[in-house]
Amino acid sequence: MPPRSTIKDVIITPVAFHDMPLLNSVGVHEPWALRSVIEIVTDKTYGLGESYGDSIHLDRLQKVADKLKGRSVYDTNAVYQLCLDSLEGDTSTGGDGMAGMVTTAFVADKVFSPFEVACLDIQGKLAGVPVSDLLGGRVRDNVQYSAYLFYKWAGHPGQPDDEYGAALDPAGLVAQARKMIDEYGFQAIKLKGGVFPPAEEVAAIKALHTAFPDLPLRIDPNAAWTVDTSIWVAKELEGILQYLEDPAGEIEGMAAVATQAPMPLATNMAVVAFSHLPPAILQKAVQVVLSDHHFWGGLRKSQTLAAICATWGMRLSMHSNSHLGISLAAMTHLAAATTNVDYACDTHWPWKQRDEDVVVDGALKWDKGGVVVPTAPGLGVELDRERLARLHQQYLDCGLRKRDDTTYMRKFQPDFSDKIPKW
Ligand SMILES: O=C([O-])[C@@H](O)[C@@H](O)[C@H](O)[C@@H](O)C(=O)[O-]
Ligand SMILES: [Mg+2]
Repeated sequence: MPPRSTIKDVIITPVAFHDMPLLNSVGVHEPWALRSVIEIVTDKTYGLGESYGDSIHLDRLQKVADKLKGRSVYDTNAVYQLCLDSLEGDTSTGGDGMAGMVTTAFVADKVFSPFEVACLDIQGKLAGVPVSDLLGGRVRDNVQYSAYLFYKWAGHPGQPDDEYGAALDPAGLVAQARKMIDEYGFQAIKLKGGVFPPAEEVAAIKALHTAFPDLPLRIDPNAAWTVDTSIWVAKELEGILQYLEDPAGEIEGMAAVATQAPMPLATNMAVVAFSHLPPAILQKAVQVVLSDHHFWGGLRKSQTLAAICATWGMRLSMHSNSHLGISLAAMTHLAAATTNVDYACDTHWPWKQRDEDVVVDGALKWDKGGVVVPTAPGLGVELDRERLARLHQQYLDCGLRKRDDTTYMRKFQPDFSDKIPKW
């Protein structure tokens, strides 16, 4: 094994960055979002990965990191096996930074993902090629993302209004969309729903359709609706929605909605691991899988997912929750090298402050609603160590150790229920 590809060290740094009070079916985002930055170090260079920052997940990452020294960055199969062995019997739930909305993804896949991304970053650097080349070569130069709208408060209670202000009705959401589209040029719109009664959210989508008649629209209530409500919404929004995301819960709920919905159903909740694919396919439950390399086991396994989707006539889009630039780079390389990414991918990117990233500015360029695929070796992003130190200090100071939208919401609305379905 060439020594330059041997792992000498693995550094996991938890970070916190400011987040806005974004509403969803289980509560509201806290003032801080947590992530972890994973650095794999070899003699010659280093590689980056990014993942969730909840303490359960950090412990799992560390467990594997301790055993990675001496392995080759080319032997990601061995790294995966290490994840399986180290986490055998780990049945604890959570740690995915998704406020309990995705609990059934496979633990080893979530832990392996940032290590695989960091290994690919190094492989690309050593070979002098971008990660998209390692994944088969880019089939597009610009990866499109959607404007990801949220109902939100004007600011966190007790703090000044943030740059986006309030969005609690159709007019507020149209203004939010306009601001985001003006800034990034997005050519598709997604609304996080499950916050207000369905008729209000239907009215919001119709208002967005009137304001942006040429842009494809989606709504995602994170399974806050019953099957009957989902079917009612689907019929109300016929001809308007590009796809309807996770209206009802579980494969069975989605399958029941799919029999009557006039548009494709998409999911990042009912199908979040390979074992969910056979029953979902058998029941014709979903037509679009929202892949996410953070819980589908990295970039290569996400491409396997893409191949399965293509085989079984399902389409592919991409899920996101709060993230930084390392993840945006990884998502962009993956989507660039995956032929059947059929829709603009999701990203939470606009919801973070511009000066709060751990990567050096300038490597990721937004253009016409997409990110220009980096062509520098590896992921094409470098660590900004001063910012990494600042965001780590924020992690130490903020006191949060897991994402908990519901408990934060109950500080302001003590009777808030996170029970789904709600309507
Ligand atoms: O950040 C949020 O509130 C989202 O609801 C996120 O947690 C979801 O994972 C995600 O965006 C989704 O599409 O379900
Ligand atoms: Mg979703």
